[in-house]
Amino acid sequence: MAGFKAAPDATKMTSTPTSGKTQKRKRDVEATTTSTPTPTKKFKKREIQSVDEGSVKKRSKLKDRLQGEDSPASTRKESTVSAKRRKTPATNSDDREDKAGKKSKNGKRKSAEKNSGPIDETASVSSEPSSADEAEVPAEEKSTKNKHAGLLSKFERTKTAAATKAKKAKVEIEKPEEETAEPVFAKGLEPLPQPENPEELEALPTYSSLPEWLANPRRTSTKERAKFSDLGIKSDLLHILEERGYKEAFAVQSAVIPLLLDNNNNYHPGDVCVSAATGSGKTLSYVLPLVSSLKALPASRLRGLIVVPTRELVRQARESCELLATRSGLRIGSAVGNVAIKDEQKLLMRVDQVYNPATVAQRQNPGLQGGDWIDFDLEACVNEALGTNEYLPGHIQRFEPNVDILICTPGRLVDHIRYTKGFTLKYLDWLVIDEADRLLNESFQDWVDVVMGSLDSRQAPETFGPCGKFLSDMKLSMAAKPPRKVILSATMTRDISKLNSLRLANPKMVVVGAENTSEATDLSADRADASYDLPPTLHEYMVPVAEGAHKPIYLLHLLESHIKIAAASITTDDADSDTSEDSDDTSSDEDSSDSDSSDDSDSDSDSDTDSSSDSSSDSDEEADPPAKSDTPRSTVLVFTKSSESASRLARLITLTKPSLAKQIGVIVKSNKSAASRKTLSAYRRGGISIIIATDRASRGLDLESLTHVVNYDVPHSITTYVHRVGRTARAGRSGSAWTLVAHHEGRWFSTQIVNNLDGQITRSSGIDRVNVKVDKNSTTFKGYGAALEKLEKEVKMGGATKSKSK
Ligand SMILES: Nc1ncnc2c1ncn2[C@@H]1O[C@H](COP(=O)(O)OP(=O)(O)OP(=O)(O)O)[C@@H](O)[C@H]1O
Repeated sequence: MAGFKAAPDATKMTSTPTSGKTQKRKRDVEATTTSTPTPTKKFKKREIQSVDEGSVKKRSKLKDRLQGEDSPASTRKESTVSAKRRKTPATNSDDREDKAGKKSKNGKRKSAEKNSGPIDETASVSSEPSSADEAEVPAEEKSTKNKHAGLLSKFERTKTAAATKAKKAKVEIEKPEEETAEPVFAKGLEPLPQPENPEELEALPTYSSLPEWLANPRRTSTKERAKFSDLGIKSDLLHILEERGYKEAFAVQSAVIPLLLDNNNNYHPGDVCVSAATGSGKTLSYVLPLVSSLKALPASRLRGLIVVPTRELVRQARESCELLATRSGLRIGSAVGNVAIKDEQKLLMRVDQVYNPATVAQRQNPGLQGGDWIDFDLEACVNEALGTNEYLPGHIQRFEPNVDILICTPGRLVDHIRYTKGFTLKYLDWLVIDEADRLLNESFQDWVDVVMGSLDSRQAPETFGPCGKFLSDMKLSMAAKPPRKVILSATMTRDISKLNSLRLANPKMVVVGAENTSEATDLSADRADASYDLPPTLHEYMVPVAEGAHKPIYLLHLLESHIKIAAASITTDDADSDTSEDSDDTSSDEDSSDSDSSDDSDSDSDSDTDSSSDSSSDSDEEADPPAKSDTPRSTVLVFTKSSESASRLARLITLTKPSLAKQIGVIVKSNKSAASRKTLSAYRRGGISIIIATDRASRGLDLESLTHVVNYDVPHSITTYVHRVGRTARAGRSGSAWTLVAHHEGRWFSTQIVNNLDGQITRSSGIDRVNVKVDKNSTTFKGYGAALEKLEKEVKMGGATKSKSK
């Protein structure tokens, strides 16, 4: 049979008379020859299959032998094997696997044996048929060899298993997470279709949270005019007004003066708040009634107090008061921060001798008790001991303000209330707060609280003299009439909390505005800031600046081409030398201002004539006064954002256009008021026509016949813009306001000022756009470049000099 011949080994194997173990190993060897050396399930299956085939053949052989063909020994052996084999197909798959496992183990052992020696698989197969040789190897040696090979193969297996495991783990780690994370789909959670948002209607409040007097002010048109004589003004004052050239009362004066002149002694006629445009004549509207209502007394008493934010305004208000009080005998005083308080006390206060034997007797009592220390005056004590006091017997010293009207800044007012002996507001009839929004917005040493506290002290029984004390002892209280308060601004606040801090009594609000803007200026809208009127004679222009660095050139172009500033007719060479002199002058002015300031304090009343030291230097500036012509001279006030920018710009213009050098003055925030005073007086005399200033000059400053305002730097708020441009177009005169707008300033300027989105500005016409082209080949441009270099050197030199002097 060919089939049997093809597999002779198997038959040989089964017929070899060896032990069971040897037989098993031989079977394994056979298996390894027919399959891959690695024991796998497939291999096991195949092995089982081949074994089964063998057993079927053997079973048929056994059948044949049972029929008497084979020997009994071989039959017995075959039966043993077949018994084992017979079991195999009957077992379940697990058993089959177990068996296969065992077989594969043996197979592995065999393969390990092969690996341990240089015997390849084919060699082992070829050696198989010589089962006789194998039988010759001692059984013990063989089992030891197998044991070692098994151990080695086990070790090898463990090693490969560990390596595979590590490799698997690595692959698992490297696997991206998204492979495991299944995507989540929102099913049934789609957003529900929504209805379109309803159109938002701006609901107008049906009521106002403002009090009635603020919600419904008294309105007056700017066109309203009245005769001063019809307003109940005394003849002597009418005469002064006429002399001054004031023919008729402006709108604000026509509305406010009658209200304030109603000053009945029996009741409080009510406080007045005034909102009117810049340059509309608000100063006169309160100074006239104030001066008119006060009568000169043998001994002055402080009855009128005017509070303004800056020294320049103190001087201005004082001038107005002095003008109207010329023949009244009223004493006017001022208090500003640049003078030593001691000097000011000497000017403002007087010492009266009052007969008061009780106090004298008390003072002669040597022991000081409790509260006596509070009133203890060391100077008086020393004078008394030295006998230098020139008191009448039984008299004491009493300090009293020696002015009827005091104009002051809030900070210095607080100083006097706190530190000046005898300074009192107990006789106050008028309290005027000009530029009120600014004064209420800033603390100024809590001036409102201090002033209100001082006014409260008026209710003390001592205020009413011996009668007051007597009535107080009888538990009968007396109340002093509160002073009449007048609150004014061109940008009046409607912030009720701020206005309440002034404790207004029965107040009225007077608003002066254009006729057709009553809706725009609707004060019933609950806004802290109302609409602000610009003067109707004001023309506004906007000049876009392509490159911020070239702003000075734009300004020069404006000055020359549009504003038409008359330059002094000096040659360039002269101008150069003049420029340096001028700068020296400026510094010397600044230096000398400290000494000037003491002069100021001595001569507060003659603030215009006090600058005798200035006049010598001014006389140089007046060497080239502008030639008189029929057309009014052009004058300009340029606003910058800081003192430093103002000084630098002034120098830059001087260097670039030396012909303008003598036309320029500077007003900056500084303790040295002499410099700005000098600038203002030079302007008034016609010596200069360009003033470069910070916002210090934006409020209240009344520069006579100023024709132009230039916002070199865009203002930081709407109110600042209103006050700045309001320095021109005053008292019905025409004026122009120019704003240089660089790229980064454009957005705010166009929304808030040009388009007036908040509706806070009320103007009679729009803002015109003026395009200026900078010619880079022009002499001005080249001169500007050279001026910048020169300025840089000057700054470096200045720094070096400063560090040297340190
Ligand atoms: N009745 C009048 N006739 C002519 N000129 C007047 C009259 N009243 C005031 N003036 C002049 O108008 C100018 C502006 O007045 P004033 O300074 O009082 O304005 P203002 O309303 O206080 O301005 P601001 O809000 O800027 O302080 C002054 O030069 C003043 O002399």
